[in-house]
Parts: sequence; structure tokens; C-alpha cells
Amino acid sequence: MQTEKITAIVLAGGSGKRMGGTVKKQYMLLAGYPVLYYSLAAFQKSSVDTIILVTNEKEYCQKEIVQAYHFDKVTKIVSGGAERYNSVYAGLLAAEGSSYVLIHDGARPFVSQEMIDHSIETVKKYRACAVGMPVKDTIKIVDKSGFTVTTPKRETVWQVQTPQTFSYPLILAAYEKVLAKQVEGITDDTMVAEYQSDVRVKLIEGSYDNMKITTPEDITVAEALLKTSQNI
Ligand SMILES: Nc1ccn([C@@H]2O[C@H](COP(=O)(O)OP(=O)(O)OP(=O)(O)O)[C@@H](O)[C@H]2O)c(=O)n1
Ligand SMILES: C[C@](O)(CO)[C@H](O)COP(=O)(O)O
Repeated sequence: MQTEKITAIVLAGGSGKRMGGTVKKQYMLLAGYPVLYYSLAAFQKSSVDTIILVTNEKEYCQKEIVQAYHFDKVTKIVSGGAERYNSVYAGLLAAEGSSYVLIHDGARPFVSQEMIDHSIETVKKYRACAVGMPVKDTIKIVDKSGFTVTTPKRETVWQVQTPQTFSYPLILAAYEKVLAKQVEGITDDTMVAEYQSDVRVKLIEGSYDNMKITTPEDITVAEALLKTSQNI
């Protein structure tokens, strides 16, 4: 019987422009550990078979993170690209032979075992899924001058997070199509899958805590969340 190989692609190839500072946000310390440590630790502990790490600091990550914390599921470390979608594609090429891939932002430290398990269970049923949460605020569509245009029904609007999980052949083909067409403004993998007409991406609930570290105030919030969860 053929076994299904499940791969996590953890993205740490960004430059953290919105965070600023001298240390890239994925390596900033949160309660004594680099931000990237938390998502690698979650996938290491999970049922995924292998982890591919995408970063432009390959030597540093290999020595100071992968070896230092014994993340032996990290089998490949590959270079990132100019945009997030270029980094994802580099990770996908390195994931050849996988049945399913979970694509995750290394800047989201609060991914849980429940989210990973639920993503794996759901992708086997629907071929494509992503973790997200219903929005709490009323959302406005605005024009270029900042005037409101419409108000979508709140129950139809979710904020999407990661992991975003796919059948490997499906997402590879979708990425190749989008890259060939030079589609602009791709900010997540679900958007890429939406270009495949026969694919519907199932959204599953993650957590409002599954935040992405983006700007300096996020570090304060993440430290507070860690203190609560670890009783520090
Ligand atoms: N070329 C890129 C851009 C982003 N990422 C990764 O994708 C995740 C989400 O991206 P984002 O928060 O936008 O990170 P940055 O691009 O680093 O941030 P900024 O847009 O502020 O520069 C992060 O884990 C980031 O390291 C990546 O691997 N390669
Ligand atoms: C993939 C993502 O995390 C979904 O929320 C996000 O789109 C990635 O980065 P962004 O550049 O901050 O949109």
C-alpha cells in the first residue's frame, strides 16, 4: 500500500519591512525563543512527516534553530524569493513526492496541534483548506479615495490565516498556472488555488490567537498571549 507523505512548508524568507529594526521579525525573541522556533516546534511535534524551511539565512537557521532545538523533521532548507508566493513556490519544488502540503507563515507562532490535525483531516476530504476566523468587525469595501462603496454581510467575511493545506499536485499546478500568467497581488495560497476552476477551498476555524507578527505592537500582544498560555 502506498503511504501518504505530509509535508509542512514553513516560510521565513521575508524581510519584515513593516516590523523594521535590525533583526528580522522571524528571528526576534519571544519569551526567549526566536519567533520561528514556535511554528517549527509545533510541526515537529505533529503528525507531519517532513518540514521544509524557506529562508535566506540558511546557515544561521541550520545551526542556531534546526540543530539547536533538534528539529529533525526539517529535511530541507531552501532559499526564499522576492515575494511570499516566490518563496512558497521554492518550497513546493522542494516538496516533490508529497501527497499533501501545509503552507505556514513562520511569523505565526501560535499554530496549534488542533489546527494541524484539523487541516490534515479536512484536506483529505476537500483537497484544499485554510485556517481562518470569521471577522468580528463590520467590513467596508472602499474606493481609491477612501469612500465606502458597499458593506458585505459580516457572516460571509473571514480573515484567513495559515496553515493553508492542499493536495500537492493540485497546488503545484495552480502555482505554475499563476506564475505563467504573471498574476499580480498574490498574498496567500488560497488565492492561487482559486485560479483553478475545479477547486473549492474549505475554510476551517483556527483561532483569533493565531496572529501573524507583522508590526512592532504585535510583539507585545504575542508576549502577553504566551504568558497566558504558559503561565509565565
Ligand atoms: N518573500 C517572502 C515574503 C514573506 N515570506 C514569509 O511569509 C510570511 C508572511 O509574510 P509577511 O508577514 O508579509 O512577512 P514579510 O514579507 O517579512 O513582511 P513585510 O511585508 O512587512 O516585509 C512570513 O513568515 C515571511 O517570512 C517569505 O517567506 N518570503
Ligand atoms: C498568508 C497570510 O498570512 C494570510 O493572512 C498573509 O496574506 C501573508 O502576508 P501579508 O503580506 O501580510 O498579507
